[in-house]
Amino acid sequence: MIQLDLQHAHLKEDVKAYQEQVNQIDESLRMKTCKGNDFIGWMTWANDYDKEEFARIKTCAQKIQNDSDVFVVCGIGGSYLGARAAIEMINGLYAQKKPEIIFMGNTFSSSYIAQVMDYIKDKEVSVNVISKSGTTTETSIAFRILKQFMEGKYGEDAKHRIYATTDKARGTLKALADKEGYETFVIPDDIGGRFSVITPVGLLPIAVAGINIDDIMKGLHDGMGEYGDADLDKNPAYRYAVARRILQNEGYDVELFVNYEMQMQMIAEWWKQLFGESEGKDGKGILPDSVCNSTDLHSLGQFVQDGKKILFETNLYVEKPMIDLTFPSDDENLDNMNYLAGKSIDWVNKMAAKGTLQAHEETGGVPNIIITMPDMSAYSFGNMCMFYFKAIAMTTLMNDSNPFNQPGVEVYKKNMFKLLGKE
Ligand SMILES: O=P(O)(O)OC[C@H]1O[C@H](O)[C@H](O)[C@@H](O)[C@@H]1O
Repeated sequence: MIQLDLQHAHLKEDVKAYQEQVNQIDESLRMKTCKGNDFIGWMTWANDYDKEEFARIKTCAQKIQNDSDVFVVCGIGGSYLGARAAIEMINGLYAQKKPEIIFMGNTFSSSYIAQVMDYIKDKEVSVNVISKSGTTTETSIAFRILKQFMEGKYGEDAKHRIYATTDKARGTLKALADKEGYETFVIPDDIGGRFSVITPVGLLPIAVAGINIDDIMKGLHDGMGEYGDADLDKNPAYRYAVARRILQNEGYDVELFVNYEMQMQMIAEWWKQLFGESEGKDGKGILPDSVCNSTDLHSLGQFVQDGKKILFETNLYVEKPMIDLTFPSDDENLDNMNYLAGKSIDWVNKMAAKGTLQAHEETGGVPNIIITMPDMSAYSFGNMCMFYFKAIAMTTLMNDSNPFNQPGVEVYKKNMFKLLGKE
């Protein structure tokens, strides 16, 4: 279970003063009467998910592991970030597992697309094209190139190496997959893209990466209970949601997601979409930004400490590292580092976090929220999803916005389509 510490946030209002509002919003989520009420399938997904399809994900993952050097996952936004975030967090950044997972369909950069195509050309490849709408342009461009490559390489057999994850009935991708005879997986109608890592969108790539997806579902399921109470004393996700609103009332318009693990950087990217698209609308919302420390203490650290007071930090601490190392002793001690000999490097990391917290809080006057997760396991990933889902739903509804749409994203697309000459 995730722990929340608000002691370093120095809130000027009492979180409990919001209990009545939280009760009402919680009720509206449960009764499905809130704004965006047709997109709250994630709340009970850990019970409701299609067990037959879940078994099929595992079977396909095994086939892909056996017959592929590379698994290309083609998608963007919610159809990309969650899977990558989970795989990197759970497996680490240099997992020597087969197949290697590569992401495409997340850019118009021809340089990137060409590099991937060159890298995979002599390897055994399987492809997972993922799009809820089935019409996303980045994904469609990459997938046409991949499809032609796969057909050239495997002929008729290409269709046994292409997996499509999309809406159950609508969209160009669904029609194409049916026509070509691809194995397909369904993105449920009532779960939006940025909540979809817990559906086949995330689960197939995650399973192909050799991660136990039962553990993810168990963490998610336990999270339903752990973050399911309307009582603010019993629900850390709702306390976090309220604390954000209080901090914004105090004038903090930026939330900096802080972590100390390199393999969590994509979690920050996933969180940015989840929070930014959910809350940034109607002229309201907190801008989500992120740093990975101590790396970024040597860049953005200066601004956080001394710059304009526009931000608060939300630290995501991990109690237990994936692997710990002991710092070695050296007879000559030319680098004067022997004072750390025999110490755990994770302990050094934690002391850096502690010292930073003190510096930012006490000297810099920056409010700090602390979220602690036990480890970087599959179970903890599933559990963390429920924590953040509940938090963003509550905090956005407190702003009287719909947490589950993203109307603002369409504006650039319209302009782009006009420039591209799309009918
Ligand atoms: O899954 P897709 O329909 O291809 O959508 C991929 C992404 O693109 C859109 O523009 C939305 O802003 C995102 O919320 C979505 O996750």
